Amino acid sequence: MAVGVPAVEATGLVKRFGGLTAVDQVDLRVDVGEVYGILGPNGAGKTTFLRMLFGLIRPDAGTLRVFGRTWAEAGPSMLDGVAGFIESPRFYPYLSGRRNLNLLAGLDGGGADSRIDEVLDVVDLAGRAGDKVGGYSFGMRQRLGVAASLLRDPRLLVLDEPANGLDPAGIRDMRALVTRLAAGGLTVLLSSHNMDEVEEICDNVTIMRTGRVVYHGSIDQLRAQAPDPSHRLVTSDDAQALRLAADHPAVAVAVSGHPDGGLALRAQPADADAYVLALGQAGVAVRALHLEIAPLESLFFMLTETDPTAGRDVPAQTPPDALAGVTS
Ligand SMILES: Nc1ncnc2c1ncn2[C@@H]1O[C@H](COP(=O)(O)OP(=O)(O)OP(=O)(O)O)[C@@H](O)[C@H]1O
Repeated sequence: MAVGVPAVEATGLVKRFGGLTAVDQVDLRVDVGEVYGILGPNGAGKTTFLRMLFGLIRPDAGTLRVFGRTWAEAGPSMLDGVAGFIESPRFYPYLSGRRNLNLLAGLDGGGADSRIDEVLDVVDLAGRAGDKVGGYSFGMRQRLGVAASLLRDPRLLVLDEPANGLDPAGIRDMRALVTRLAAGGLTVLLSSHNMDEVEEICDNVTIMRTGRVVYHGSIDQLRAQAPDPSHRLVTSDDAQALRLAADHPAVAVAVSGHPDGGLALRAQPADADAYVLALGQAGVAVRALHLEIAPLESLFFMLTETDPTAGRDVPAQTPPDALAGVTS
């Protein structure tokens, strides 16, 4: 159990926009030194939470502490040691990356100017620092946004969907950057709607749906609670494959809803192996076996898919009983 003052601590946080409760009784704790993910589909309330954290909007109820201090106690100095951006960072496109950082460093003061080379290096933009930002790729602009944040030498870096809109190479670079920064001791709080991203780089996660927390816990706990992987199986004789599944209680096989037919196979890898070998021994050829939904992704959908008939005020869908750490 972590000790000490948390980087971020929210208790019973609420934000309403008219009749809509965008953040509803959210409790969350980010300890110093961790990479923490707020995960949720569109409209879950992630950005609203981060906007409250940056003091851009005020909560209607609850408490939000950053390094132990609330806005009421500390005013804007609550954000001392905090940097980051909401949605996408903005720069002057007709100026170079370096010149943009110069201007920002001038606003920040405190010797930030002397850190420009260092932060450009950290985000892998040293070689392109003299080029106009208008010619940067989206990923380069996101990385320049991180560089601008690092100029402030933060203790907490807050990133809103940092990989959003990036191509696979940009996503890889952004993930590597966050991992490097975290390894250097920086606390990172990021929002995402992508389970893969959160799984890869975060230690702990809060999953939100329509403003409410539906899961709190470590990625390891989440992995342990995820359902069996789901595969699409195509065989030379699906009817026989279905009959043989009855001898393998650890696998669940059903006719798939896939437009090209085939079977849906849900099982742990070792059980799926045993079943596939049995198919071969029975003369049923396996023509294709694809992982359709990774276990964590499947859990994410279970936790966050909205009942289309439900309004926002309906309590969160009850998650599987086995999910420790789940809140509703
Ligand atoms: N300024 C606002 N006025 C009215 N409603 C708002 C405002 N900001 C957010 N909302 C609503 O609050 C809910 C949560 O929005 P928010 O942007 O926090 O979600 P999100 O999880 O960040 O989703 P996304 O990934 O789509 O940005 C949404 O229903 C959104 O329409």
